Amino acid sequence: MTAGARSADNSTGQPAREAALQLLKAVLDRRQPLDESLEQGLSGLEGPDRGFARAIATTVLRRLGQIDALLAHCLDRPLADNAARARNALRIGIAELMFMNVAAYAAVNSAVELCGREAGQRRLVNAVLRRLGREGAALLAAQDAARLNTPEWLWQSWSDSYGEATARAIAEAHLTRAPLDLSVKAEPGHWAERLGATLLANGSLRLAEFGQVTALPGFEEGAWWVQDAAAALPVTLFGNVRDQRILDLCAAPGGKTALIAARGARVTAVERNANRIRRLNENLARLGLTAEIVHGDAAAAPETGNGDGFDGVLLDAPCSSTGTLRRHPDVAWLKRPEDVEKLAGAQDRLLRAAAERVRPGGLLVYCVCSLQRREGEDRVAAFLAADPRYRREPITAGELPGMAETVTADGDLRSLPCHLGAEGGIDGFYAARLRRL
Ligand SMILES: C[S@@+](CC[C@H](N)C(=O)[O-])C[C@H]1O[C@@H](n2cnc3c(N)ncnc32)[C@H](O)[C@@H]1O
Repeated sequence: MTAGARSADNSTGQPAREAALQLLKAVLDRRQPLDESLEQGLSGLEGPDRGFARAIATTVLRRLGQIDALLAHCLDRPLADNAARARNALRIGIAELMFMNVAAYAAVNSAVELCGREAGQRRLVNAVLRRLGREGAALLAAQDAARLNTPEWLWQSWSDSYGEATARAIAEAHLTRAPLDLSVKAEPGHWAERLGATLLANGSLRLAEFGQVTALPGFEEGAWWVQDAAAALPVTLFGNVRDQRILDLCAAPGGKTALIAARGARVTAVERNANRIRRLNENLARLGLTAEIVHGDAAAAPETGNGDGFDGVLLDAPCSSTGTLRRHPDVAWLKRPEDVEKLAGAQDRLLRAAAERVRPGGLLVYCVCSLQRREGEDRVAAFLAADPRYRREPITAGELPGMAETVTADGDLRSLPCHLGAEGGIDGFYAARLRRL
């Protein structure tokens, strides 16, 4: 049974619904990322209720545009500003009723309880949800889900960058929960079999259905780590890194550090955020992998011992993360166009600094988990125009077996959530490989 189905046949799970309401408040009212709100938001809940609370919050955020359109359809006038609790209770009720297979009586009654004691608001929540119980299916069928669940500025920027049909395919991919992808230290075939996973062409393992990740075989012994298949690709662009010195900038929580270390390189990993360094250390310790870890600004990264530069530098720059909406639907509602502009400035600064740490003849790989060209193609074009020491080293389709659709005409990597559709999609990533002359 999935976490979302737990309370489908009864009206228990009210603590989980209260927790989901608080999570929505944190994301939509206080603009906190969902991941950062989960630890506090789910504390005090038992295992299945934790899953149910998370499933409700994620479903509301994934379908927010559709849910708010259904709500608007049922209201004569917009809800008052002081009806924030009722609004979120309604969103949760609609999510359960329309998208989570929760029995209608349970979805309606629990939302009425959730909205508070004010009689008028209880009547309103009851009336809206009962009406949607009758008319919701037809209203839903007439909705443009991909468009409604995508903020307008994102829709426009993806249409401008990739064309409208691809923008729609991207938005459609966001409607479905992403599978679980794992990177393995070694023996991918063996672990695919042990886990009942699909082995993707790039060596990542994929599980469509999964429970608690830490309970899966191989977690305790550090055989694998969670990493979207697309996130594993930038490291591949260095080719064989055995015994090379690789500088990994903006490294935590360490998915790429682990991959570089597992492939036999000597890694120096730089990260600015102390809490995230802790996670990086924990992850490497579990995996039995080593790296030199430096706490500090990537723009002031250390040099190699004799100052001759690293064989390779990876810059996984901080970005808007709009390539990860399948896994983090809150990002769609948290990020704004001005964030992208601000991030572009930081990306330029970090790229210039990273370029100083590459030895002549070495490689610089720049990547972001963003669908925005402003953070990807445009940053690399500006860098190459300004630094004559570097040339793009085009990626060939043969280097990324089974993923040729992610290679652009310029020889960059540009994965989209609609790529590898038959296998369950991949995150949106951009990466460019640059050679220092
Ligand atoms: C996209 S995440 C990195 C993901 C990581 N490379 C992985 O594969 O697991 C970006 C990271 O950059 C860090 N960061 C942001 N600005 C930084 C800076 N100026 N110097 C060092 N780290 C920075 C953030 O704290 C965050 O952990």
